[in-house]
Amino acid sequence: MTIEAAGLTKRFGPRTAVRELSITARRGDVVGLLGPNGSGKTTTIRVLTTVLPPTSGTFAVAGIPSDRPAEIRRRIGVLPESSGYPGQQTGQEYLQYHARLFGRSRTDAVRVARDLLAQVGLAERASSRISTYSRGMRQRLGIARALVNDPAVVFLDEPTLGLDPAGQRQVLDMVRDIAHGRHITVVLSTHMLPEVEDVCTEVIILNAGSVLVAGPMGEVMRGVTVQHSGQLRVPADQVGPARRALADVPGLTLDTVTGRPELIRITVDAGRDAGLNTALRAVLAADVPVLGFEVEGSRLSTAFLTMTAEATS
Ligand SMILES: Nc1ncnc2c1ncn2[C@@H]1O[C@H](COP(=O)(O)OP(=O)(O)OP(=O)(O)O)[C@@H](O)[C@H]1O
Repeated sequence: MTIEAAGLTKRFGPRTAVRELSITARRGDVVGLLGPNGSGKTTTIRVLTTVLPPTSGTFAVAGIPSDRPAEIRRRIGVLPESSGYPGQQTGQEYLQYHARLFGRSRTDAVRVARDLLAQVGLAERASSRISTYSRGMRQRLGIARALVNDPAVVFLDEPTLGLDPAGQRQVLDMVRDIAHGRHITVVLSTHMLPEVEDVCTEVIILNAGSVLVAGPMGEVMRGVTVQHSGQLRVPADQVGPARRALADVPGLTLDTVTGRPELIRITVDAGRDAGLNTALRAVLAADVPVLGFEVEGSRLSTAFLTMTAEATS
């Protein structure tokens, strides 16, 4: 076990930011800490990285109990939510400096910095000033910095925030490589769900400080009622026939999309076996030409929205 936490609670005065959180993780796991703004993700990371003491509960990271925080810090890497970078330094200098802070020799620090820059895809920009790096490159540099001490557990607070889709993909692919290649645990917080669905092996969904659901990604997905929806585009004069065909399929709810008369929004009612494929087949069987069909959201984001909405209603 690289993380073991039981009943972690953190209060700020009258406000409970995290309530009775329990986590276990092993090497190679990518733990997704998911939740909307203010749900307690950053607070959880701050507690587990020994920056904030918990109000109650116990935890151990890298096998070290929480009453030895200095030792825990030596065995973890952290990418904080918003970290600043010295723009005038190069990527190589920056990582060398941090490797030296962790006690590496000068030669060792040069090698570690060079290897890490290659791992995060920045080898070609090693000698460029950080001020010339894009946001995505800075995030990757920050992840490299979190690895300089060869940690057992890495905590990444919102690593994909503010990145374009390509940048998000690069960071998430890297996260997977790091967890598997280095055989370490990665804890990743985010409120942007679809892209972590295939990266995380474990998931903890937080809402207003409480754990809504936690466990292996597959189990969490199986345990939630998933509602599918999609948008069908047909020629404007075929909307009527398409709707009539869909009306014959049980368990579907049909809606219009404001300002787009050629679109039909189809929602498969929760708990129904008939999926969007059945809906699409019914339209095709009625000889209605399908110009487009877009599935909305991902399974996890739909499940997440359903659960957080239920919890707050
Ligand atoms: N130092 C603090 N003092 C008082 N309240 C705090 C403090 N830090 C966090 N909180 C409160 O605790 C709750 C959880 O905050 P936290 O930053 O952990 O959420 P989050 O899920 O990381 O949100 P975001 O996605 O916006 O970063 C919020 O209500 C926040 O206002």
